[in-house]
Amino acid sequence: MKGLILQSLSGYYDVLASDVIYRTRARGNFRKRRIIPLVGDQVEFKPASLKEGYLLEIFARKNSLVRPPVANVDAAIVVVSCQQPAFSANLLDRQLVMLEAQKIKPVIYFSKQDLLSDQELKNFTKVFIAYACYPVFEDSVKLQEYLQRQLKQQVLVVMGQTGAGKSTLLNKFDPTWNLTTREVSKALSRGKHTTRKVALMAWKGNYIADTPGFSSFELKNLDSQNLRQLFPDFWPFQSNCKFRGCLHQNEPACAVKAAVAAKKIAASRYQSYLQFLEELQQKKPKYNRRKD
Ligand SMILES: Nc1nc2c(ncn2[C@@H]2O[C@H](COP(=O)(O)OP(=O)(O)OP(=O)(O)O)[C@@H](O)[C@H]2O)c(=O)[nH]1
Ligand SMILES: [Zn+2]
Repeated sequence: MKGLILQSLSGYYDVLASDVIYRTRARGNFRKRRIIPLVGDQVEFKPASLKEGYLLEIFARKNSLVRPPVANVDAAIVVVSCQQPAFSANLLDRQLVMLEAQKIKPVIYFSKQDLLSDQELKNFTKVFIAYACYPVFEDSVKLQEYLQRQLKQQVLVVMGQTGAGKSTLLNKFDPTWNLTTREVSKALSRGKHTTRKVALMAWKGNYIADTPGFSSFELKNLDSQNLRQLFPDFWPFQSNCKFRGCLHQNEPACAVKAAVAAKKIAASRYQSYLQFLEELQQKKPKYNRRKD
């Protein structure tokens, strides 16, 4: 049978096939091939009526995340708190770049606007405008309406900093999920995220995974030459740069820098770009051993 891995828990994989969930285990040959089945994997399996069945094959993945370990992710709700923890453009941009690199559609949700004073909220309009190339929501009902309209049979993850409000948001999606929320101070002071089992929850024709939060985010496996392709707000401009391979760094006649100066690209986005670029340029190149 063919199905979708919905849950992974201590070596067991729960596979959904035609509305029935089958418990399975991975066969030894996966371990030999160093393939670890992931939630979100499309699989072929042999069901068993009394005992658990066996996974036979894992079909090619479109992408896979490490945190959370989920494969074939179509879209991500990036939960960003306006306060507590304080908004960090850098951290948001890191998440967006990583999602772009994996071809996962980001949807941004700004939480905790109720904690902002009128003046602070006014200042935040700049932030919202900076991300106009993405779907941005501050209202959880509108977010749900958008997701229902746009997505069918898709795998979604909810990601964001520790204490950003991921579980609180998901409980609005479906109160019966009853996900535990914690005060931010407690969550942050422990310095670690709570581990939960990895599971996709069915939601209005789609599947959603809650993700443990993080406090820092490293850019991995990215090529400095390709970074500019991961900023969709640069796309309308960068074909006009004088130099074909312009990295928008020190090159003359750079259309992206001009767009930043003309406030068509947010300065904070360009700053993130430059910082990530330098970070990637400073990473030591990896040498692969020749096989001959
Ligand atoms: N005022 C206000 N508080 C919120 C909002 N969303 C979440 N919170 C609070 O923020 C705290 C953290 O929320 P959680 O939903 O547990 O955050 P999380 O992102 O799931 O956190 P981790 O699981 O640790 O990654 C809780 O005390 C929530 O009640 C909001 O929109 N406004
Ligand atoms: Zn340029």
